[in-house]
Amino acid sequence: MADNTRLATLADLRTEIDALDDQILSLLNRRAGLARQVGELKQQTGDAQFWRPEREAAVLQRLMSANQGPLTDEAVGRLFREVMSACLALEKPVTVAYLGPEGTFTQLAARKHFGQAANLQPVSSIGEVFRQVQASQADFGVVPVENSTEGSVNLTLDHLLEFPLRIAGEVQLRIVHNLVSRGTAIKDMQRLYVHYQTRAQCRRWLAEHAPHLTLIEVSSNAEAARRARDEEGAGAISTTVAAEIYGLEILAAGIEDDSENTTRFLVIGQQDVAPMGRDKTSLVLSAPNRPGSLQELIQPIAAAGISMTRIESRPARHGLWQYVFFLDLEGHAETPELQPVLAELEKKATYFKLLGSYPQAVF
Ligand SMILES: O=C(O)C(=O)C[C@]1(C(=O)O)C=C[C@@H](O)C=C1
Repeated sequence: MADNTRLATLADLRTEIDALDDQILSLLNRRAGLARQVGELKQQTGDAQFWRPEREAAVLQRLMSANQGPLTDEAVGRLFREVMSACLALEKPVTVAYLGPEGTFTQLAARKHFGQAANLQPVSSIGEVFRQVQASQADFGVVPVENSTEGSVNLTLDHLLEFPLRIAGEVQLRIVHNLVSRGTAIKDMQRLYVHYQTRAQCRRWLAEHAPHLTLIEVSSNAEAARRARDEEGAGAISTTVAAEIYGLEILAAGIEDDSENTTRFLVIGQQDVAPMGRDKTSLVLSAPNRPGSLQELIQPIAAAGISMTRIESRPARHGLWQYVFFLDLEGHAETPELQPVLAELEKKATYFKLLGSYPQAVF
């Protein structure tokens, strides 16, 4: 123990830290041993679901609520996410396909949700993420679904409709955009590579600071960085991680118009997720094509006191002016509150598809 009657020296404090680290190490390994036993038990009982998002969310939520500081709740969340990621790797390593290349926000979201021990696989399109998960080439996939400034990622919605997969989780990520180049100042640039969603999120900044640049749209923020590395007179808007990967300089940081700019990502898989108490349910439905029918169709949701956190329409792709509606509801499909409401929606809708129930993002 450091002596409180005098100011502790650096050496004293470090000795104390070393002693605590020994204890933490021993506890972590005891925990890992138990997780390994859990893995063996699952194997013996033929339970193929090693990754348990509902359990991980419950563990994080409990510890973050119990946290007394000085660590922030988010720091506690991140640390324990890594602990569980390493423990899960002892049971069975998971493979996660994400919208690449390396350095995209989707990669950051996948890491935030699955931790460092997961095996992340970059793929070239949102459709390819869905295909790999369906073909069991990846256990799970991570795709962007909506941005707080720009709205829905329509391709993801269309694939959710098309593929027989389940949503197994959501990840929220603060999106920070940077203007990067291999050293070229903004005034000396001619071209700027930018992803179309990013362009929309930085519209005001671009109009003010870079009106002379020709904007060239590319398929991802990381691809933008790659092009800026390879071409003279070019710049890009990109993530800090991609700037690092491609050896670029950050000329202006945080250029997004909205300082709260956040993207929501979905985890897709083949498994149903059990309830944990703070869940969300996503579904798609169609209403008969007559006035007031949607309002009538979704009326049981409000009547049951269930909160609808999102409604988004997309063309149904068959029939002129026919729409499907994507709904997010609070609660889990297997609970007595939601079950009868979903049954009623399914009965009345001209089309109904449950996309999955999953834990709400914890941090
Ligand atoms: O509780 C389980 O089912 C475990 O496998 C253990 C554990 C953990 O480390 O706490 C590990 C991985 C799962 O995703 C959830 C939790």
